[in-house]
Amino acid sequence: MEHAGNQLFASLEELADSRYTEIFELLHTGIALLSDQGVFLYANRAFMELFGFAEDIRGHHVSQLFLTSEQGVMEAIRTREMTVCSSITANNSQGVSFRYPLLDAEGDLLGIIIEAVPTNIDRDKLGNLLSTIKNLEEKANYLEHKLLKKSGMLYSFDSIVGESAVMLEMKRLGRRFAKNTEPVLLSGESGTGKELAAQALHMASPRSTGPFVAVNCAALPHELVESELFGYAGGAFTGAKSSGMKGKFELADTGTIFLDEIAELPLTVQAKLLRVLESGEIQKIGQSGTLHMDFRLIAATNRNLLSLVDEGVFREDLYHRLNILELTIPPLRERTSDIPLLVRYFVEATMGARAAQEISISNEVYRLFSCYPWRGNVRELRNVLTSALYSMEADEKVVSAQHLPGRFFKDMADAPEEREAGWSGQKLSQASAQAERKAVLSALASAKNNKSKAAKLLGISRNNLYKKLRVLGLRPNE
Ligand SMILES: Nc1ncnc2c1ncn2[C@@H]1O[C@H](COP(=O)(O)OP(=O)(O)OP(=O)(O)O)[C@@H](O)[C@H]1O
Repeated sequence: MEHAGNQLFASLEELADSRYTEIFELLHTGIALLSDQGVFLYANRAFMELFGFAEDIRGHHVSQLFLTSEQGVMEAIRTREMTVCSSITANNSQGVSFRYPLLDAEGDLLGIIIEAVPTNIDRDKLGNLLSTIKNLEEKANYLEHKLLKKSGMLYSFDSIVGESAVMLEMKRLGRRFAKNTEPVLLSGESGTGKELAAQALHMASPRSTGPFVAVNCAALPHELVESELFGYAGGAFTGAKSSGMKGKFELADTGTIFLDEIAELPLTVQAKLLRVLESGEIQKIGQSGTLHMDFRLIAATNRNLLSLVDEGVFREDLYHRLNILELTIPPLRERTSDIPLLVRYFVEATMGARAAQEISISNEVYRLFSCYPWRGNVRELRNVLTSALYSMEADEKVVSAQHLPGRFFKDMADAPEEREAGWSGQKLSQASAQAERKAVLSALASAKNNKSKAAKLLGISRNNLYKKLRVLGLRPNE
């Protein structure tokens, strides 16, 4: 269907003006051709009768003639996907219309074909039916999402969201490292997606059919770390299970073990880990023999391991054993071009694909996001968005600054500025703009983004505040 037109006609206008439309006159289904802007080029007799049009409708925009269908046509133009909705004309006739976008061989939009069939169902019933279908679709999306999570689907490099140059380079290097057998050290601030990268490394490796076992070293009490990692033999100590317990390394046999926050391992366990890495053998607590295990280690840290080595809390020999292939996940503030993609991804994950299509994000929010420090990285972005989406009213469709949580503005105002000893190299005008920006953001934070209250706190008029927001690149859209 999509490419049907491009063999015969260079444009829909040409088709509309040709004698081929006579075929449409024979049909009982309403057919209309619209330009890529939503203007009627042609409508057959059935279409005219179905919607009760007496006058020629060519040259009219869809929104002039239909009350509810404009959205569907415009959606098909925007998304280039088929849409279906009930159509109500200005004179109250109705039908169900399918809108097919017609693309040329290069994927450019030629226009839209509407196929309309009459319906005897009354307007309210049809509306209910369509909204039931929409709800069911949303439920199906949600369940699919849950199912994927339950079935333990792991991320791949393709499913990690991010197209910025630094992320593309990270993925390229990751795919190469995945083929290797040496340990990988993932470094990056908290919330950058190190666990996702560890899963992707596993999935891109020849061990992808084996287990992926993740251990958060910071979450394990010191006295339990050793038995969790290496397991114990039956009756090894008081309170131990008589059957003994397999450790995480044993569970990861033929697969990958991911040790998150490796810097938190106690020194005694670090020594044991080094032996395991060098020999590939594990020794369970209370067992004299060793077991050979076939695992690949991926470790992650958000701390500077080298300075921990200097402080004497991380073994230098283990550091060198781990730091053969290092993969760094850049902080979000260094890849702000990924923010719109991540935002769309999280809006969909929160609302479901269908409902997410109706939600848009104001330019002001994007501007704020691009200069926010994102100390909690992608995790923080997800949390800020979730909070904004849940604070919107049911009929609101645009996420604007007023929906952002108060702590967002507070963090923005508190963001440390780069300070140098002596003169900062700033002109007086730059320094005072920075100070003003900070004051304005603090006031907005205290006033929960209420502009009138913030203006009062700053001792300026509301108009003046708007002017300042504009000058500082923070102009709200409302
Ligand atoms: N590129 C991304 N695409 C999609 N989701 C992401 C991305 N990066 C991070 N996330 C999401 O952000 C959250 C934090 O990711 P993850 O746990 O992998 O970070 P981390 O670097 O391991 O954090 P920590 O150091 O605190 O353990 C998760 O919910 C994850 O799904």
